Amino acid sequence: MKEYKMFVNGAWVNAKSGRTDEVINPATEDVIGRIQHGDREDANKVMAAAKAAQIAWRQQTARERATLMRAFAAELRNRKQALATLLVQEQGKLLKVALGEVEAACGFIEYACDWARQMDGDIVKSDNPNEHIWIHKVPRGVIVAITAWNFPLALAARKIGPALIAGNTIVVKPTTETPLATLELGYIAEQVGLPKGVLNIVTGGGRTLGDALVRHPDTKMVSMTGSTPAGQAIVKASADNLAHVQLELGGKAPFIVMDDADLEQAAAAALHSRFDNCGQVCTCNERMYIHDAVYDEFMALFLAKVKALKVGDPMLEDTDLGPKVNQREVEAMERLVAQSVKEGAQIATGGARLKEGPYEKGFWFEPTVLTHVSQDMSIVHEESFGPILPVIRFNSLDQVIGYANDSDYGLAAMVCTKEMKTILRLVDELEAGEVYINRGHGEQHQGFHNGYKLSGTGGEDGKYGFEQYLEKKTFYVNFD
Ligand SMILES: NC(=O)C1=CN([C@@H]2O[C@H](COP(=O)(O)OP(=O)(O)OC[C@H]3O[C@@H](n4cnc5c(N)ncnc54)[C@H](O)[C@@H]3O)[C@@H](O)[C@H]2O)C=CC1
Ligand SMILES: O=C(O)[C@@H](O)[C@@H]1OC[C@H](O)[C@H]1O
Repeated sequence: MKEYKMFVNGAWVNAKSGRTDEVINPATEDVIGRIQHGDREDANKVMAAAKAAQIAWRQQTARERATLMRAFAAELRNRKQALATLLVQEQGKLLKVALGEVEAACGFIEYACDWARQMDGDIVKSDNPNEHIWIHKVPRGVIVAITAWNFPLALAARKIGPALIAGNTIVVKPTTETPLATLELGYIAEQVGLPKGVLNIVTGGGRTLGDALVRHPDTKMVSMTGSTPAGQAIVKASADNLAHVQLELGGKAPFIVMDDADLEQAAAAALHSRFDNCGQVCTCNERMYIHDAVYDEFMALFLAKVKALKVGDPMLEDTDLGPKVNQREVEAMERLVAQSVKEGAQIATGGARLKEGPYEKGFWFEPTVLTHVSQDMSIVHEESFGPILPVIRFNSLDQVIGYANDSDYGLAAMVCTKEMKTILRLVDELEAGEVYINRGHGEQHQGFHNGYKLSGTGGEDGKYGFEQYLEKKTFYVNFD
C-alpha cells in the first residue's frame, strides 16, 4: 500500500489537518493507498502557489509550454502499464479500458499542445480614423479542475492540457474514490521539469476542499466533471468570484434503433455503449428505444450478447465487466432494479448483486436488461451510471423523438438508421449536445463534449473547449 501526499508548489506535503483517507480496490475491498484529507486551509496555500507560478509561466512562449507538455505526455505514455494497473486497482475498470484511458490522457495533452501556435487574436477596423482595435487572447490565471471517479486520469489530463498550454496554472482535485493515478502526475511533473506551482494536485472532500477552491478569489475558472447536484453547487459557489464555470455532468443517453437499422451493428453498439466500464461512462446508453417492426429480432440478438457477458477480475483479458466503484453505487443498482419492478418493469436478464464465491468481496452487479418499461417509469429518467438498461418499444419517429427529449438531461444520444431524412431530423430535433449516428459513444479530442440542460454548461474539448481557457483583452490603439 502506498502513502500519497499532496503535490503543492513542486513539493509533496501533508494536509494541515493531519487527517488521511483510505483508497480501496472495489474488486477486493483491500486498502491500496492512503491520501491526505485536505480542507479549506490547504486551499489557500495551494492557490497562493498557483497564482505566484502563473506570472512566469504565462511569460514563457506557448511553444516552450508545449515542448514541456509534449515531454509530459511522452512520460505519461512511458508509464502506461503501471498507471493502467493503478486505475484498475482504484476504480475497478478493465485493464484494456484502463490502457485506453492512459492513451486518451496522453491524447488530450498532445491535442492541447497542437493549439500552441493557434491562439489567434483579431485586428478590427475602428470607426475612428487612425485607430486600430486589437482583440488579444490571454490566459485567465489559476484554473481549478475537479474530476469524477470514472475516468480520473483522462478527465484530469482533459483539463491540464488546455489550461497549461494557454498559459494558466492549475489546481487539480480528484475524488477521494480514485485519486491515485492522478497523484502520479505529480511525479511526472517533477521528472519533466515542470516549474513549481504550475501543476498542483490536492486531495480532499468536494464540499470542503473543493468548495473552498471554487470560492477562492484567485480562482478564474472552474472546470468540473461529475454529478449534476455537485455541478449546481459549484455554480452557486462561483457567485463569490464570478469564475468562468465549465461543467460536464450527468447524462441519460437514449439509444434509438430505427426499423431500417443494421441490427447486428446496432446490437453490438448498444451492448458496448451500455456495459463499457460497467456502465460508468457519462455518455452511456442509459435507455434503449426499439422500433416495433424490429423489436423481436433485435432483442433476441441483443439479449444473447448480454447473457454472454463475463463479470469478473478486471485484470483478465476475457472479462467484460468489473465491479461498481463502491458500496454506495452497487446498492444504488439494487434500489433502481427494485423500484423498476415495483413500477411494472420485468427483468429480461440479470437484476441482482453478485455475492457468492469469487464475488464474496467487492461490489459486483449482473448486467441487467429491463423490459415492459413505460416512458413514465423512474428508471427512464434517473441516471443509473451502471449496468442496467431499460428498453422501450416505439412505432414512429415523432414518438421516439418525443421520448428521447423527455429528459432533464441532454448530453448524448445514439441512433441506428440508414435513412438520411431521419438522421437530419434527429440531428435537428434531438436535445443533446453529442449525437452518435450508427455507432456507440466515444468522443474525440477535436470534437466538442457539450451537455445540454442539466448535463452541463460550457462544454470541453476541441476548439470551443480550448478557447474557454483564454480570456479576451481589447485594445483601442489611437495614433491620430
Ligand atoms: N458529463 C461527463 O463528462 C461526466 C459526468 N459524470 C457524472 O459524475 C457522476 C459520478 O461521478 P462522482 O465522482 O460520483 O460525482 P460527484 O459529483 O460526486 O463528484 C465529482 C467531483 O466533484 C467534487 N465535488 C462534489 N461536490 C462538490 C462541491 N460542492 N464543490 C466542489 N466540488 C465538489 C467531488 O469531490 C469530485 O471530485 C455521475 O452523475 C456521472 O454522470 C461522470 C463522468 C463524466
Ligand atoms: O466523462 C466521461 O465519462 C467520458 O467523457 C469519458 O471520460 C474520458 C474518456 O475519454 C471519455 O470516454
